[in-house]
Amino acid sequence: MRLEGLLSGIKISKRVGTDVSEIGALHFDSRKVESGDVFFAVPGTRVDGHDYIEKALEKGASVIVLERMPEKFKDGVLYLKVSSASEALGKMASAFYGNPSKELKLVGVTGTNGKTSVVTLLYRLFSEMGYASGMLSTVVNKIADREIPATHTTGDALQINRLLREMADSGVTHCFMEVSSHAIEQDRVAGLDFDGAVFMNITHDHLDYHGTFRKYIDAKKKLFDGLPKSAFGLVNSDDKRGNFMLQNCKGARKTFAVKNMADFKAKIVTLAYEGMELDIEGQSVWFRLTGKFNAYNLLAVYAVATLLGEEQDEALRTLTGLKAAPGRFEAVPNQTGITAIVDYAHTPDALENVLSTIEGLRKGDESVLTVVGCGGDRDKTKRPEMAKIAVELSDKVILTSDNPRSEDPEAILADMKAGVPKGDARRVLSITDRKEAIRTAIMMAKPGDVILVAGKGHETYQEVNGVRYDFDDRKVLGETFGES
Ligand SMILES: CC(=O)N[C@H]1[C@@H](OP(=O)(O)OP(=O)(O)OC[C@H]2O[C@@H](n3ccc(=O)[nH]c3=O)[C@H](O)[C@@H]2O)O[C@H](CO)[C@@H](O)[C@@H]1O[C@H](C)C(=O)N[C@@H](C)C(=O)N[C@H](CCC(=O)O)C(=O)O
Ligand SMILES: Nc1ncnc2c1ncn2[C@@H]1O[C@H](COP(=O)(O)OP(=O)(O)OP(=O)(O)O)[C@@H](O)[C@H]1O
Ligand SMILES: N[C@H](CCC[C@H](N)C(=O)O)C(=O)O
Ligand SMILES: [Mg+2]
Repeated sequence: MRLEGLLSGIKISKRVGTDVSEIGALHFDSRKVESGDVFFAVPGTRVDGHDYIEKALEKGASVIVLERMPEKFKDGVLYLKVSSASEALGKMASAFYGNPSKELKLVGVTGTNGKTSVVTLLYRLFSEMGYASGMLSTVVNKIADREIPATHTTGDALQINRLLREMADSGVTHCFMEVSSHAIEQDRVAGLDFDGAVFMNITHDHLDYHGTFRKYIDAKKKLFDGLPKSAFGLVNSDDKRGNFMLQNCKGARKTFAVKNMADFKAKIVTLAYEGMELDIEGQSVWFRLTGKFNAYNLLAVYAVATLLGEEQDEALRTLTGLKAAPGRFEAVPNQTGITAIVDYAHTPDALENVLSTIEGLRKGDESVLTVVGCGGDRDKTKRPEMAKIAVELSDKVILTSDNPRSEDPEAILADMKAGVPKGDARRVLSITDRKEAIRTAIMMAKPGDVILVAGKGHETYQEVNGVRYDFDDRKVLGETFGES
């Protein structure tokens, strides 16, 4: 591959060393470099890629893209100084793979909650409508019917572009991708040519990474600031920050809402566990998803289909047949008369939404039992908030482990317990072992009651000290029901 072809649009402030015309691959991890490759020195959260330039050179890198020039230069190597190595990586990764995002319709979805739900619905909708579609999501990546395991909500720039290239080459015409705030901040999406971007909401999460809520909001806004004129920016105008996201958007500015004025409007007519009836632009339609949060998700999907030029009636008709993404308000069938729901709520807002939905579906004196934990090595400040919400909106709560990662599970539980109001402590149990916690909830429940197991949704593992053990809330519930 010719190096010069990858440099258009990259502002190089200093160029030192030997000119290189041909390069091998691009890498931001020195351990993967081979002879003739380009190494990007990216400052990270744990270490600084500049400290690995020597290692990359030992492995044969012939071009180094960096933010600070070294004191010594190696012969035969080209050093390119840029203001942001991660941004250069994003753009050069796109160019390296022949700008695949220009060859298909690409829509990015951001927001604290609802990204997986929306991209999964979009992928399924467009597939059902006859398009070869692709999806990049937390749960799985899809190239038409082929599944590729997902490691992140949004992969790194090289991974994204490699997958988009495979999509374009295999005839995929539409791709729907989740865009996490980490990905925007780290420029993983810097070189992509979006046809549209969607903002769902922004609530408390990831303050460990962004530092302040303001910085978290600004990170999300960058996605809309970078849209080209030909794209659309679609935002939830019921969210306080919805319109702010569009402030500097050069594309078509579009809104959706349940409460406020918007270009796309929906109203909830009836709610049930099995689904809900929505009034969308004067048409009453029954969907297989439930809860107000899903009204936003369905409306966003309908709006995207419309903005991409699809026939509205056909889109609505097809949407009515679709199911939710795995682990999102997923009922676990059983013979006991207990309603068991697994949901990926891992933020205070998501937990509140799911529990309010259950509250709204309550018929009489049935109890709501919530089993919930919080992940280790993630935002600690959401822990007491999540416990408080669980206690406020449930009759009984069992606090348990999620993915402790490198943290002591007891310490995570202690952080959660700090949010339980004193007078409510007797309604709260603490059982560190998640399996035991789920079993206890089933033992405590009587027919008619509702058990919500929150936090892990589709996950099929529990991560403890770097090891992922098999664990699936849905399986544990199903097996325990089978024993009783
Ligand atoms: C906090 C975070 O986002 N970290 C991501 C980041 O790594 P980092 O900044 O910690 O990297 P680092 O370890 O400090 O290293 C800095 C640089 O030195 C390089 N290096 C390092 C060691 C070495 O020997 N040689 C070398 O070249 C690294 O490759 C890197 O380029 O860049 C890496 C490469 O893209 C990511 O894999 C990594 O994701 C970690 C594993 C992670 O857990 N990320 C989570 C928090 C995340 O991204 N989550 C969001 C979803 C959030 C949501 O729910 O919305 C996601 O999109 O998945
Ligand atoms: N539009 C929404 N608004 C608020 N909460 C939602 C919405 N959609 C889903 N939720 C809740 O948030 C949880 C996570 O939803 P989803 O997986 O779609 O979000 P996500 O943004 O992809 O999350 P992640 O950041 O982990 O990728 C769901 O299980 C549900 O409890
Ligand atoms: N994408 C989310 C996943 C959280 C899922 C939850 N089960 C946990 O482990 O905290 C994050 O990186 O914060
Ligand atoms: Mg997701």
